[in-house]
Amino acid sequence: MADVIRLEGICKSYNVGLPTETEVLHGIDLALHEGEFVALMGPSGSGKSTLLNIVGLLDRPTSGTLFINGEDTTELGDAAITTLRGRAIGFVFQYHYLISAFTAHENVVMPMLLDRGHPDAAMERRADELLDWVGLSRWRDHKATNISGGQQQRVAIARALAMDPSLVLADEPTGNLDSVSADAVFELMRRINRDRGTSFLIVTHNLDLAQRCDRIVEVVDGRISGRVIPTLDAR
Ligand SMILES: Nc1ncnc2c1ncn2[C@@H]1O[C@H](COP(=O)(O)OP(=O)(O)OP(=O)(O)O)[C@@H](O)[C@H]1O
Repeated sequence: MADVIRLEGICKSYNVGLPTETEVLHGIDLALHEGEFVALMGPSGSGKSTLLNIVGLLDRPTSGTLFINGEDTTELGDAAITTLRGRAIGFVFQYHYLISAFTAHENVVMPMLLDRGHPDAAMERRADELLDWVGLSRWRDHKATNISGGQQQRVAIARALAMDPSLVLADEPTGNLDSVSADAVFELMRRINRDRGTSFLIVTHNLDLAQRCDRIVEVVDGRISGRVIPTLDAR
């Protein structure tokens, strides 16, 4: 099975004003296969968000190689990185980052509009399909501020799917939600994964949810721990 992402020896250092740089990721090797649904766990400060930002092409590694859908990203310039990020990767964060003055529908249209530069009927239809998919057709024309936290996160998921990415990266997507909404958002991501084959890499502190993923990867002190944490839902 092809890899949607492959990391080889990824290191990341930050310059925090000390005489030497501080390394927070120390040679990460990791592959995610097409269609996998993987949880990324680990203590606070272990490097999970840093790793997710690198995989999502929001930040560059200090050294090492990142392949996205088999393409080596090391030598890509900023414009190519931006295009690849927009087309191959969807993002869901703990906070939904919807544009509050826009409706649910307009928020889902936005990534397609940014990619193509002008509106068209196809993107309007696709946004409607995606809102239907996440069960929010009724809320299509509601402003993003006028729907519940769980619904906002479902709009954010629909928006993440707008460009039909092969991979969705989610950084504590259920962290702000009550347990019922968290469960619904998690199950929605699971259904998208099963029905559309979209791969997911999900940072979570919630072991119950992580155990419903295909696999749990643990980061400790900037390294993959290698510890096998059993899942309930392994296929
Ligand atoms: N921009 C930055 N500049 C300097 N240090 C940073 C920067 N971003 C992260 N770090 C440091 O890198 C380390 C890893 O941070 P990171 O946010 O990746 O951890 P995390 O595992 O996601 O933590 P949490 O679970 O609390 O979100 C921490 O020591 C953090 O202080």
